[in-house]
Amino acid sequence: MPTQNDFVLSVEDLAVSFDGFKAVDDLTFYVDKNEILVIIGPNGAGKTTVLDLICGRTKAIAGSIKFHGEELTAKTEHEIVRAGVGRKFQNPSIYETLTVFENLEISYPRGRSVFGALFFRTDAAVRERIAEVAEMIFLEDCLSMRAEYLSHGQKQWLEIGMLLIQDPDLLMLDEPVAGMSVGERVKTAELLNRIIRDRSVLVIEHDMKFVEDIAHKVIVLHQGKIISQGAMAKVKADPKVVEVYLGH
Ligand SMILES: Nc1ncnc2c1ncn2[C@@H]1O[C@H](COP(=O)(O)OP(=O)(O)OP(=O)(O)O)[C@@H](O)[C@H]1O
Repeated sequence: MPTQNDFVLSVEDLAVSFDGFKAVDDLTFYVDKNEILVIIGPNGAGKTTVLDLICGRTKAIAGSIKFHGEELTAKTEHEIVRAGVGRKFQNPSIYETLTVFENLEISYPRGRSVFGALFFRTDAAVRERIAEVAEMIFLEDCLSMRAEYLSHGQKQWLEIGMLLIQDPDLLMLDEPVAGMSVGERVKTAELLNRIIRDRSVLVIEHDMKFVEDIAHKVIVLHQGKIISQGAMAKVKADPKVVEVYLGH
């Protein structure tokens, strides 16, 4: 019998308020292994706040967030990253003057020892992992290119690569295709499908065509609460969703 602990992520009864305003209210949802879960909803619905709560940037006032059965709400942001949760923000935070290779190398986890960090060298295992990730993010032919010369979409993929190199079990992406060309969106959908072969992905997105392409499950947030969830086809036809979001 599967239990709640079989989920990669279990969010239960989660709440946070800012100056008395409940930005997230009594929120419960689960993310399965190999699943792409997309959170949609109007501006101010609480989507970004949910990611902030999961990665420890914002502290909950109630509820629990379990990652592989382990409670995250009491952990620091660093501990949550080390536990295996990676998050990409909207604006890429790559090093523009470094090459693609160097950006990936700098993100490679160096172990906990001080010596590991100081005397880190590019050995075969690191190079192999960088090559693997570069291929996954469509940048295998750009390894020696400085990141500033990449297209907007390639920069977004590089940042995803910088998270993948740390091998997170859960990857959270905030509007990954914003500003991308149609071709880049198609490739990003392919990238997410590659990523979830070994992990789970939680995405916030406003581009409904992209959501239809990638989502296994959709959650619709409105005023900090879930108003609808399930397959995109079902959610899209839900009158409540049309009223507060899709009809606008
Ligand atoms: N640190 C904070 N302090 C005070 N209020 C906040 C804070 N973070 C978010 N809020 C408020 O909480 C509500 C939810 O914001 P949030 O950014 O999570 O919405 P969102 O669904 O991500 O919106 P968008 O689609 O515009 O990004 C908003 O009313 C916002 O102003």
